Amino acid sequence: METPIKIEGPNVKYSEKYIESQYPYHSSEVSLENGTYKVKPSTTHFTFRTERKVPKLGVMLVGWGGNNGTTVTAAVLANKLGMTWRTKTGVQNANYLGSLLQSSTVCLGTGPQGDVYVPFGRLLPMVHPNDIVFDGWDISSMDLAAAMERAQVLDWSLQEQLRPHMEKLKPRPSIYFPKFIAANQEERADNVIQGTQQEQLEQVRRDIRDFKQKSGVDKVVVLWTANTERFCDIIAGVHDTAHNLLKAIEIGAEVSPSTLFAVASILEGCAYINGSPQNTFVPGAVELAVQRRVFIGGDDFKSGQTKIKSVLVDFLVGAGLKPTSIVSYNHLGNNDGMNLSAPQQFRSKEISKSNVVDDMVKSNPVLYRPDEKPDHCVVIKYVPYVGDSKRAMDEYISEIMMGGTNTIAMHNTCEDSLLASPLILDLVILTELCQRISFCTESQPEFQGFHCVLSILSYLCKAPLVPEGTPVVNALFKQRACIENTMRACLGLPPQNHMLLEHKMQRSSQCNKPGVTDAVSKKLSALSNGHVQNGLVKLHGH
Ligand SMILES: NC(=O)c1ccc[n+]([C@@H]2O[C@H](COP(=O)([O-])OP(=O)(O)OC[C@H]3O[C@@H](n4cnc5c(N)ncnc54)[C@H](O)[C@@H]3O)[C@@H](O)[C@H]2O)c1
Ligand SMILES: O=P([O-])([O-])O[C@@H]1[C@@H](O)[C@H](O)[C@@H](O)[C@H](O)[C@@H]1O
Repeated sequence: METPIKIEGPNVKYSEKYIESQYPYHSSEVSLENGTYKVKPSTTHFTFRTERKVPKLGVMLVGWGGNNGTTVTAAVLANKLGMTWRTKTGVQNANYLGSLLQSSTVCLGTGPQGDVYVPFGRLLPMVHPNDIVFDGWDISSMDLAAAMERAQVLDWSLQEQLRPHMEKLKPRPSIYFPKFIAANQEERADNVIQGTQQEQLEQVRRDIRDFKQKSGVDKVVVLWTANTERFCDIIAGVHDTAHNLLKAIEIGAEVSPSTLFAVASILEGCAYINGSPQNTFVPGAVELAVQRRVFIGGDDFKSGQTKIKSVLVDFLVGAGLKPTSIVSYNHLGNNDGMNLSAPQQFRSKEISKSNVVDDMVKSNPVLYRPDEKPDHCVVIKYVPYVGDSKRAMDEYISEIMMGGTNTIAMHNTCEDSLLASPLILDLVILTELCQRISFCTESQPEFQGFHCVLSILSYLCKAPLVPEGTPVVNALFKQRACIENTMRACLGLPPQNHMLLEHKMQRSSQCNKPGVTDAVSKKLSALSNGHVQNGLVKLHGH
């Protein structure tokens, strides 16, 4: 049984329906006046409300029969049913490793035994992945047991246990426009909705309603984990406004399948997340989401090579070392890799993988001139033999002091789908949580929700979708801190600042306790390089 968490004090109130918190949000406004930076700190008093009732969540995956779709579905079933299976190294238990919410922790504070850490997902009432109900679409008619076998991701002994459950799951026919994905995908496409774009849109909307009605879920989140599409040319009068986009769909002007799914989801009031790099969220789709108050998020799961990049470059630049060349090569042999072997689909991925260092480079004008950035090369090759086991090889060259250079080379092998699947769970669970959070301020007393472009999801995405005119943050630990501190704010807790001032005071706070005088020598232990050094510490020269 998990230990309940209850925040004490005047900043948080628990009612039957809400957790309500008072949160002073501190920020600073900077202006350059006569060659001087003027910094003006300010505080905005927020009231946060989080609905405590966790809904039954349905998740509809576009591309359900793919490596990610089958793997995430299988993983949830295996966890829910408590499956174990034999491998050549022993017995394996189902788990959610790689999920921020299920398998990472946050520090609540300090107790008698030191810092107290709890699973991230325990901070606020959230959907548990075991309770998610899956459905979805695929252009391949293969049932999920056969598709799981085709994916070649999970151990055979686990697949055998899962088959009776997975074979009952059949992807709904989907929207398929061959020109948007690689021609090598055509042979899979035997499960396609017929009719005009408008008719296909309406069918997807019926599918969502049908799933909701038959499954009894309280709400649905739709997530694209289908193949990477080529970028869609943004045409004025077609993709630029919500009205024009809906008209364009009606008359059959070029709209991508992923955008059609986004429009269908938004019109059904369902949040829509893009796990691939294409520009699904054309301006008209964003405007429609804002008009309908529906969350959208993406783009492109940040699962492995790019995730490491958003840590390593942040470390280098933050340490005052200057990355000057970044080469990211990888090869993989799954169907994603085959689709990406086509130039237009690769280009979508190259863009999302290449922009991930921009914010970190721009953060350090000591290292880089305004127009300067590291060489950055992205290569992806399709090598069938390696299957889902993606090989990533990276080389980072940085300038260091006095003309020196530092070269970091790394090799990273992983089953790509086992890195992406936990992110799919985090994306849909975090999105659903954000749907239950509202807030107001003294100047805006009417409660409101987050902006429909859910930028808090950026930790999970290579190319974060953010509200127009707002900053794009790729540095991984800034992104993580944003999620943690937002949840802490919902509990009336201050942001994590890692200052540990209580342990850096010359006069230990214990000396202020009754009966302990300055003259008293206290036996204090100190850690030096991790070794406890016991010794008498003379206070004030005695
Ligand atoms: N680590 C990762 O696996 C990772 C990381 C980041 C992004 N991605 C992206 O996630 C997506 C899925 O990756 P994957 O490894 O599962 O790929 P996959 O090729 O195994 O699965 C994609 C599935 O989508 C189906 N599909 C294609 N077009 C469709 C359409 N219009 N409607 C419905 N289904 C359609 C295909 O039949 C296939 O079953 C890709 O775009 C990939 O680039 C994957
Ligand atoms: O690991 P990561 O860089 O975040 O993301 C992966 C890329 O490295 C890989 O090239 C691509 O095929 C996968 O779809 C995924 O995008």
